[in-house]
Formats: sequence, structure tokens, C-alpha cells
Amino acid sequence: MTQHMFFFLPAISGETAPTIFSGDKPMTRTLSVALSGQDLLNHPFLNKGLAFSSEERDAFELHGLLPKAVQTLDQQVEAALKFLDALPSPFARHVHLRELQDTNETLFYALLTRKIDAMLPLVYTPTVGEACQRFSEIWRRPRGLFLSYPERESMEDILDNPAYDDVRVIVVTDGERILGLGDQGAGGMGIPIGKLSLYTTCAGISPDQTLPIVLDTGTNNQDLLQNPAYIGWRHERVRGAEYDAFIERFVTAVQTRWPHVALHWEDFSGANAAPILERYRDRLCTFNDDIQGTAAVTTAAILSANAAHDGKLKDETIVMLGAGSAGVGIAKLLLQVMLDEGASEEDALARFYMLDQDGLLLDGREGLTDGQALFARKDWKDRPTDFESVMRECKASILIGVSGVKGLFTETIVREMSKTCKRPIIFPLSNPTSHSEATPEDIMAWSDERALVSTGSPFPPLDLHGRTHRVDQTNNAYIFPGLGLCLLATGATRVTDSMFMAAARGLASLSPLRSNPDGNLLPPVTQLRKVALAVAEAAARQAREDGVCPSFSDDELLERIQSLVWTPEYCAYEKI
Ligand SMILES: O=C([O-])CC(=O)C(=O)O
Ligand SMILES: [Mg+2]
Repeated sequence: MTQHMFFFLPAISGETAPTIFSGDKPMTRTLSVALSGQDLLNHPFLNKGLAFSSEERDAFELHGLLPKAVQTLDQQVEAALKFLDALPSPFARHVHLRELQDTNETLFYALLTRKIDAMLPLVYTPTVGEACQRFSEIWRRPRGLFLSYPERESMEDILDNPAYDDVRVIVVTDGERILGLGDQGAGGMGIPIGKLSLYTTCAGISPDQTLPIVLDTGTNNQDLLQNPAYIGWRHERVRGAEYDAFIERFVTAVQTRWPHVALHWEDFSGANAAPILERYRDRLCTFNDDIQGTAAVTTAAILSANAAHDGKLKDETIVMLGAGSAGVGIAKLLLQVMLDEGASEEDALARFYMLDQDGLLLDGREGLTDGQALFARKDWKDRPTDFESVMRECKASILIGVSGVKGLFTETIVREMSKTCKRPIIFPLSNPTSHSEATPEDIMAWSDERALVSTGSPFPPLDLHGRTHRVDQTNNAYIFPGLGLCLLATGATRVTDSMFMAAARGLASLSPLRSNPDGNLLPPVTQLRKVALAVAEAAARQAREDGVCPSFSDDELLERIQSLVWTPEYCAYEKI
């Protein structure tokens, strides 16, 4: 069992503090705590609100600070749910949940783990998008770190604070491409906070081991620059060599401070995401969720669809609408599946049509990245390259949208595809919901209910022939929490592409469609905990295979994964 100590909290005994980071029922455990009074109540990880027992109120000088009632965690969850229900909007609920997170993390995570389907759209996409856009209005208390360009000389000192001694996972953004909402500057902080809350909710990674970071390198969002209430650095974005040097300084500082940390990059612009990943993926344990996590979950959903009709991906024709880092990442992983199925690279590449706002990517087009150039068509000279024409001519069986643009999957497109394809696979993956390329309802109507649809953001269930059908959410939340758990459990030094493939196959193995022809492609979000464990195990075995972690036995891997899982329950406290 992992012995995890609160070294970062000088007020809590490191020597005698028993672990609460195990699968055991923490309530049977006692934590030695030195904080008392206001300091204890103000500590989000230790605060229990009204759940402090009357003995604890004696021991920790809490009388008078708390009203008389003593409540259980269950009662607190009930009360919080009732309060949330009465709030007028998802945004108001998001703000209230964030306040809970900053005042009582155990209660916050108890709510999230028990009501994940209701809470996910509030703390994560789509509501987190609005939270980023309005972050300057809702910022209350410090959570995570804002590392701004003008203060770059102090970056190492900021990270040095003992409060961060136990950090093992960092999610970092520079806020330039927040979901499909573009540049949100320092408001992008909502995303690392939201992603990390899923690391804890889905994979059980203890919140005190997580750190959200914004690299505030300015913003080109004119509304923010002109908003007197903007909380970030009011300056246009730093670019080029200065930006690269800032990123380099950050990575070096992180590596020096936490040599074994897992560094997760999120929502960087297309121009920066892939080059940053390429620069650092062989230097530390790091990955880009938009490129690799999105690729893995999409691959899992497509593998599930193929397995259901004994098909092979190498026989499908894929149109990717959106040629940014997510599109290229998905295409690369799907290409690998075809190669694994025995296709030649030439034949496999011929199955892909990748488009951006200027139409089909053609060989020789100026300004293509290496990833885009790989998928650029060589055989399309003098033919129309617009989306509709390409769809008409190529007879796609799989259509994936990562364009960030609402409504691009039109009735004409979907009907055209459905003419030649019995079960068209149509994934409008852009986030948040308002940017989805089509609604599942429309796609089903236009395809005579034959399409296999999956979206990036949550949508309400569909009514199919009087049967309620859950809409799959092909969101990277099915991958990154489990992958993070794998990285912490194995101590992997690198994240390989084959670990993402293994994660995708691990997820696909849980597809309900395997056992039920009317089933979904992916398990419901209520099973995200089970999913994270399966993904962690599959990726961990692959990490061992790839030699990026010690050669643990299967039992050891499982034991290490399970021993990390933190459960949101209160411990009993005793005074040091
Ligand atoms: O956060 C999400 O919902 C998925 C994602 O990474 C993105 O859209 O950038
Ligand atoms: Mg993202």
C-alpha cells in the first residue's frame, strides 16, 4: 500500500499521518492534524464543514465557528444537490460547484463521484466553456498557478513553494484555443481545473497531487483586452522565439522541481500544440490531450463500431473535417490501426480525406504541417475540393468533425453519405455543444436512423422507434484520467503512442455494442471510474512492454493502480 504523507502541510504530522490514499474505507482511518480553528476550516482538503463531530469540535477549537448541527457526508451531499437544483442555470451551478471545490473538496468530489452524469456537464464541457469566457467575473480564490510572461524570472521560485511538494500531475494551458471558443487568455484556467477534477472523479487521483497551470502569455482576444475587469496580463500574445523560450523555461523548471511529474498539455493553438509535443515528448513524461487523448477515444469508438459488424477499418473511407492538431492526431492513430490490420501505408493513406476551411488538403499546398502533409491527397488534381463535392465523390463511411464550427454536417451531407452506406459513422466532435457540427437528432433524421452517432459534448437521449437511446460522448475524458492513473502507478518516464492505442483498445473492450446490437459505442459516463481503471491497466501493460517503466508483474501493476485510488470520504481527525 502506498504510504502517502502530507509533507506539504507543515501543520500535519508527516511521520504518523496514516494514508487516506487507499481503496480502504477512509472513515475507518484517523488522520493526525495540527491545524485548528479557522485554519482548519479554511483548508479545502481538510475542511468537513458541519461534518466535524462534537469531539473534533472540542479538540480543534471549532465551537462557535460552526453552527450546532452535526451532519454526515450523505446529508451534506443531499443538501448540496437540492441547492444546485434550485439554481437558475448551468453556469450558476458551475460557479457554486467551484466554490464547494475551494471550500470542501471531499464534499465536492463526493457529489461528483455519486452524480457524475449530472455533474460532468457542469464542471466540464459544455459549461466550463462559459466559465472560461466569464472567468474574470467568477474568479474568487487562488487555485492553481498563473505563470505570467512578465514574471518569468520568478517562475522557479513560484513552483518552489512547499505547498506543491506532492504534485504528480499538471494540466497546463496557455488559453489560446479553449474548446471551440478560441482565445480566452488567462480565463483558460477553467480548463485545467475542470480536467483535473476529472482525474480525481474518474481515476481517484488525490486532489492534492494535482496542479492546474495557466501560462499567461497574453491574449489576442480584443474583448478581453478591452475589458477593464480582465484578470490576465493585458497584452497581445507573445510569439516566436520569446514564446518558445518561455515554454522551455517552464518545462525545465517543472522537470527540476518534479522529475517524475506527468505533464498534460491542453487547448494550445493548432500552431503550437504539435510542435510542443514533438519537442518534449522524448524529454519527460508528457502528452497532449487534444491530440492524443481525443485520438484514442475516437479510435475506441470506431473500433467498437467496426467490431460490431466484423468489419476492418482498412476497408472504410474516412473524411476528417478539421485538419488541426486533433484531426491529425485522430487520423494518425486510425492509420496505425489500418497498418496493424495488415494494410500497406499507401493503401491506408488512400482511405483518408482531410479538409480544412480551404477544402481538401492537397499534396503541395503551401504551409502544411508535417502531419497534414502526410494525409494530403496526391490524386485529386483538377477536381473540386469543397466539402460537399468531396463527400459526393469519395463515398465516405466515416465522417469526423473537429472543425470547431457549428452546423457543417448539413442535411445534404448526411443524406449523401447515407445513400451508399448502411451504417454511416458520423462523429460531430467539436466542443462545446454550441459548436457541434450537427445535432444527433438531425443526423438520425437525415440518415433514417441508421447512423452511428457520437458527439464531443453531451446531448440529451434520442427517441428511436419509441426506444430511448443514449448519445455517446466521444470525449477525451474516457482516456486521460485512466492514462494519468497509469503514469502515476507505473512511474512511466515517457508516454508512447502505443500506450494510447492500448488505452483505446482497453476502452473499446468495454463497448456495450459488443454484446448488444442496439447498444452504445461507449459505456455511459456513469461508468467512467470503471473505464479509468481499464484504461490505466491496458496502458500500464503497454508501458511495461515499451520499456518506459519497470517490469512489474500483472498483479503488481493492478495493486499499484488500485492503491492510488482516493475515495471522497471523511477521515476521523485526531489532534497532534
Ligand atoms: O475538453 C473537452 O471537452 C474536450 C477537449 O479537450 C476539447 O474540446 O478541447
Ligand atoms: Mg481540450
